[in-house]
Amino acid sequence: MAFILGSGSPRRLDLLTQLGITPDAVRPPEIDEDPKPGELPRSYCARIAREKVAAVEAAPDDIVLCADTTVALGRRILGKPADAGEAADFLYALSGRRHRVITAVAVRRGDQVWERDVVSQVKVKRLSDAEVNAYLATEDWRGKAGGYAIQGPAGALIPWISGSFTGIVGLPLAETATLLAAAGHPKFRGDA
Ligand SMILES: Cc1cn([C@H]2C[C@H](O)[C@@H](COP(=O)(O)OP(=O)(O)OP(=O)(O)O)O2)c(=O)[nH]c1=O
Repeated sequence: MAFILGSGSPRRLDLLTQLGITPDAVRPPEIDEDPKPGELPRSYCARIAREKVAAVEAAPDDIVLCADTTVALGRRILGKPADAGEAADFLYALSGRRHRVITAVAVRRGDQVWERDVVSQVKVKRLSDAEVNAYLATEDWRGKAGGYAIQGPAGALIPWISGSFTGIVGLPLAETATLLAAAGHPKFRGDA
């Protein structure tokens, strides 16, 4: 059995390390991440995690783990900003309100797939222009869903969350451990 992380996200690799797991291979999947017309954030996120895990090449006994993190403002999906202008739009949209961060995790072994999604709530303080500009200047928004990362300087802009901190960062650890146990990962079988 090899354990394969199907993700190019350094956050997910770090979070797995927190569980004491080092993947035998890292294989980021290539899939189309565009939402379908009218698709709601939670079903979108679960679909993308499933598509990612189906796209990773693995031997029948290997365990593959993929995840997707989606920032949802009501029915609106905020993806990764293309540039600083879009990141600014996202930050102003999130300013002074609560939004949801969904992370869906999918684990596959052979033909079997186990999946979970975790929905957290995040409140962003009311942001001044100076705060938005200072945050954009950190460049930490790049490659992050919704245009921020709670584990970086944006932590100063987030007074309240409810749910799973590790889920917001990109991999909810309690649920991930449960899925890996279900798939028979030796670390979580309970007899290790
Ligand atoms: C909201 C939020 C997102 N993120 C990151 C986690 C994910 O890397 C990214 C969401 O994009 P994803 O599409 O979930 O993941 P990815 O493209 O980075 O990696 P891969 O598909 O190969 O697994 O946003 C944070 O790091 N902190 C946060 O607070």
